[in-house]
Amino acid sequence: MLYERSSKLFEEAYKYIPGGVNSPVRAFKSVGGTPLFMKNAQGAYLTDEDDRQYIDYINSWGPAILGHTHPEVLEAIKKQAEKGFSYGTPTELETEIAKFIVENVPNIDQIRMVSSGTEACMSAIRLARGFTGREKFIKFEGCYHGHSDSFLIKAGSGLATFGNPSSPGVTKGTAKDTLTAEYNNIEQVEDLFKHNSGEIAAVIIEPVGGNMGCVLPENNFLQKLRTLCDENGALLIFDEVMTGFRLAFGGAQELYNVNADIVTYGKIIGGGLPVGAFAARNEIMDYLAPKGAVYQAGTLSGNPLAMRAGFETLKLIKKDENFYKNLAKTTETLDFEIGKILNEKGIQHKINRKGSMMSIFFHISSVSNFAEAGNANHALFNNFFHQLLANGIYLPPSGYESWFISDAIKETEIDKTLEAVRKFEYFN
Ligand SMILES: Cc1ncc(COP(=O)(O)O)c(CN[C@@H](CN)CCC(=O)O)c1O
Repeated sequence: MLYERSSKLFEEAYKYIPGGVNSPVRAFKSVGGTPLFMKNAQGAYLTDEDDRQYIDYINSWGPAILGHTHPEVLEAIKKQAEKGFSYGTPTELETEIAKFIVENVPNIDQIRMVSSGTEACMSAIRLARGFTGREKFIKFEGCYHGHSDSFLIKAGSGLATFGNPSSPGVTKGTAKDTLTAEYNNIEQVEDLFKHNSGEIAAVIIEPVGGNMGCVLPENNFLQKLRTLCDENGALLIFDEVMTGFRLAFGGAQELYNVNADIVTYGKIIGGGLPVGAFAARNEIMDYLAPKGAVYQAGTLSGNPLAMRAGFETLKLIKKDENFYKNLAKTTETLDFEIGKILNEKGIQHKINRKGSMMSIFFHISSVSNFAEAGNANHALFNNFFHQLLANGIYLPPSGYESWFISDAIKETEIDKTLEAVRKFEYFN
């Protein structure tokens, strides 16, 4: 039976871990079926507990941009581990990686390390509130900034009303300070600023959406947000947890030539170990404890092992002047070739792509926001997911997730992926 050992392990896990997983998306609820338990990850490949190999298009949701277990990163982590795991004191290594990032990313002077993207984004909101003295902020439907209360809000009915909690346990008091707008809808953002004049601390956005599937900013949307924030005294926060060091070394700020006021990071800057970060110019970061009054802290923030994994990953990327060109080329090839096969099969679809991020939406001609992503045929995506999985191709288990292409995906892996797509049997 396919996935036999994973099925047994899932049953066991279910007894001790809520839903059998430590993060919901891994449970395959969106695509159905039993989540696969992996036991090894090397380069472009995952190996499951039934010793089946998969070409990995998740790459731990972004961190493994070099491919899994890069030998030089592995060696560096081993050496670092011999010096201890965590000191709870400042270390020179933290300054080295902070300096390296500050020198390579536009428009930031200081960076604070944390242990997850959620921590980075929630701290960025607190910092923006502390800096502006305002309480409300705008987020966009379909953008995910981690699971802190103020982000788990869905749009209220009508723009002027407040958001509603999208999860039990989030209070109405929290929800009233989170305003939501539709991605790519600048008029709604203008309205929110008009209805909440002088009260909005920040606008936070995924500069390229990755949590509603891959959705791109259109018609200079990011530049227009920059202008609106300047006109209204609000800070623009780019959540680059996914896009940071993925779309370009300077992230979406560099790629779209739009400067945010605060930028958040995660995933790649930890190289697979737990790291998040947020960064800004001195004027803003000086508000942060212990220099300023905005409190934020973390036991394992700047942890030497995680810093070493992230630093080595970033240096390896930086050293390869063709890194992003090659990644984008691989992704473009997958886009065009998969698109050709789906067209030959007569399957209407839209592939959104930027750099090494892409998503396939079925039975729809364009996807520019969360509602349109929801109108795609997700049952067909789920069918596509499972048929590819059975043929050794591991896609993100949801039509609302971006694929993450790694540098370990080469011609062989592209050919195997296209072979699996050719075998896809589509029933109308
Ligand atoms: C743009 C963006 N901002 C913040 C976060 C939260 O980061 P974490 O707290 O999961 O490290 C994320 C986390 N991304 C999801 C994948 N869509 C992580 C996977 C999961 O939740 O298990 C993100 O994509």
